[in-house]
Amino acid sequence: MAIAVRSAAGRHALLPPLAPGSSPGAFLFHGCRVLSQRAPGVGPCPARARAASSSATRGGGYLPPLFSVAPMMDWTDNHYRTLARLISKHAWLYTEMVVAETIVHQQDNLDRFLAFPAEQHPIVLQIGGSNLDNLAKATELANAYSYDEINLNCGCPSGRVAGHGCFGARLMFDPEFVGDAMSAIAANCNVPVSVKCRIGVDDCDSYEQLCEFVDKVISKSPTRHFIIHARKALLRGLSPAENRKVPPLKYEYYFALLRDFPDVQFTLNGGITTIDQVSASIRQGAHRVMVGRAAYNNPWNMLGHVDSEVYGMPTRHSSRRQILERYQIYGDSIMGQYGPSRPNVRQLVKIRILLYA
Ligand SMILES: Cc1cc2nc3c(=O)[nH]c(=O)nc-3n(C[C@H](O)[C@H](O)[C@H](O)COP(=O)(O)O)c2cc1C
Repeated sequence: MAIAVRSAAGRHALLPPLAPGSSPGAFLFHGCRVLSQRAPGVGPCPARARAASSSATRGGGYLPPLFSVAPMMDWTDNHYRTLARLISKHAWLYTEMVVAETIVHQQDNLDRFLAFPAEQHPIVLQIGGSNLDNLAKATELANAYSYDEINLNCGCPSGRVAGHGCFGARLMFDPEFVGDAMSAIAANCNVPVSVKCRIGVDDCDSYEQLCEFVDKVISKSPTRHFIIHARKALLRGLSPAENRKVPPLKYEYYFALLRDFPDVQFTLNGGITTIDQVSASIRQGAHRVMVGRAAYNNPWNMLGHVDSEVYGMPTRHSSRRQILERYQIYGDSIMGQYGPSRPNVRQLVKIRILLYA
């Protein structure tokens, strides 16, 4: 029997039945016991209890996407997003991170970094940076491109970003700054703003510290949406790729946040590899889900089911061949647009191969 779930858009999404023996209170996901709204084991956050009354009116009514494709450097570029949109009409697409300084210093060349075909809506721009003036200016410049949300990267552990660059995951050490940054970003755009972060960084990894981070950001800015990559980041000794598989996933932090910040929207990210796992996580209480690698490596099997399974919309009607034919029209139209080999055939074809992975 299928279960009807009311989505944020007010529609009913049909989800597969619960696995035998599972209950709505808890389920096994990648071997981790995922805790639902009551989140036993993660006690209520004291900082949150203090702030609860003051934040009760901050709702704002914005409902972020039920399903989104994660920002991924060198992967979720215009080409991939075009292909993704041909497969799913409703998934939200996040751009690769664009560094604020790049936007500010490339003011005469912004289309190369920020332009996208209108069909890619709903689309979110992810910005990276740690300089308030540049974040503000970059947002102001990006605002002209009509993204649907602006997101700040507080989760990237790469040495280039969190080390030399001093931003990405490192920003989680300084919630005060992130609050100011989000305030500056929000003041320079007319769309909702969000933060993508880890559940912690290095030894700063308790649930209380995560709550303090969220609490500080919402108290200093209009941010009401956090994407929670449910692993902590280790800034020393692990590569970015290892940082996506070595630290254990702790989904219980996500569910505890849902409990402790009812007026804030949280998206769950990390380790979801199939459409069934997307459905299961929503059925078990996740409000919103973001998928990265699986949406890139296997777009047909992941994105091809999102519209029906998550949004309750009619099943896709296009075949892979038809999607490729439409992608070819896009490829022909864009080839060489930014110079003799920008983009080139190799970059365009790389994405096509994914359809048959
Ligand atoms: C190649 C690659 C590049 C990534 N680049 C970014 C990025 O630019 N910004 C960001 O916030 N996360 C980035 N991530 C992390 C993803 O957004 C996501 O949080 C992570 O892959 C976990 O989700 P998954 O298990 O569904 O893949 C990247 C991940 C990969 C694999």
